[in-house]
Amino acid sequence: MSGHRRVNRDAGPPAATRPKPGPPTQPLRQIPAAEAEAAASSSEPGQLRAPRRRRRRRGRGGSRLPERAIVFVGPMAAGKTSLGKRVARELGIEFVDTDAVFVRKHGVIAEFFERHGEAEFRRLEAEVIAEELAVPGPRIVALGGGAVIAEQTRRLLREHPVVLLMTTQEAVLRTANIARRPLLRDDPEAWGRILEERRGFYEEVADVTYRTDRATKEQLARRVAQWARGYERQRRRADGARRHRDAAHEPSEGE
Ligand SMILES: Nc1ncnc2c1ncn2[C@@H]1O[C@H](COP(=O)(O)OP(=O)(O)OP(=O)(O)O)[C@@H](O)[C@H]1O
Ligand SMILES: O=C(O)C1=C[C@@H](O)[C@@H](O)[C@H](O)C1
Ligand SMILES: [Mg+2]
Repeated sequence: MSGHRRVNRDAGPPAATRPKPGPPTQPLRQIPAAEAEAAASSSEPGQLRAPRRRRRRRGRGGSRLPERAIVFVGPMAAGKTSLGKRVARELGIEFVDTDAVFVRKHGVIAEFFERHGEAEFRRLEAEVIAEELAVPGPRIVALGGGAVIAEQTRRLLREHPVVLLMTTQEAVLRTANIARRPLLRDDPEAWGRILEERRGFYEEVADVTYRTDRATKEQLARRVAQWARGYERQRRRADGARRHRDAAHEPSEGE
């Protein structure tokens, strides 16, 4: 939901209006350094008051989670599933992987590709995603790497906070299980080409981008969880500012 494109954590959560406008206005930036992490979790005796103050602010609803899915998108093997699970655990909410839902409903993806082809896979994948995004309440939903190809899915994502995970081909070839990924099995180097074909779609739907090759899963999980906690507050602020701007520009009587 929101009218923001890719945003860096350091810059704070994005402004929010809907629908999300076209291309991104900010370059992909690196996730912030680990020191902030350490500072945020510091629990030295003299600092006991700060967490208490923070809890009270949360109690007033300052960090309510969105009442809809927070969606992870990104290229193959960027870490959507593994990081999505961790963030869900961190936030104490449900995690759903639409690839896994697809497998439960239609069988193993690699075999499905061979038997029915990619077009049929995309059709059913979009169907599975639409069903999952329609479920209300805060959840983390990780999509398959190519899900953003479907226009229907991109349209639905306008109504959701969307986290884009990015990485490099080198990192993927080092860490990912290529055999499980039909589009990479015979040609692992295809990763970069496929990313370039889809880059515009990822950027169109994303509210924030994290690099998964530059930080540990633990650091990233905390960062993304923190972003998710602040999302609603930022969105309300951005909406308020937009309404204020719009009112200021309304012609007064007689104009
Ligand atoms: N910082 C990191 N964050 C997330 N995953 C990482 C990180 N570093 C390495 N990995 C590894 O990257 C691999 C790919 O992760 P995962 O399967 O979650 O990707 P995916 O984006 O869900 O892929 P797909 O598009 O195929 O569903 C895993 O082996 C994971 O452990
Ligand atoms: O990037 C892709 O096109 C894919 C990624 C995986 O998550 C699966 O959805 C499937 O292997 C296709
Ligand atoms: Mg996955």
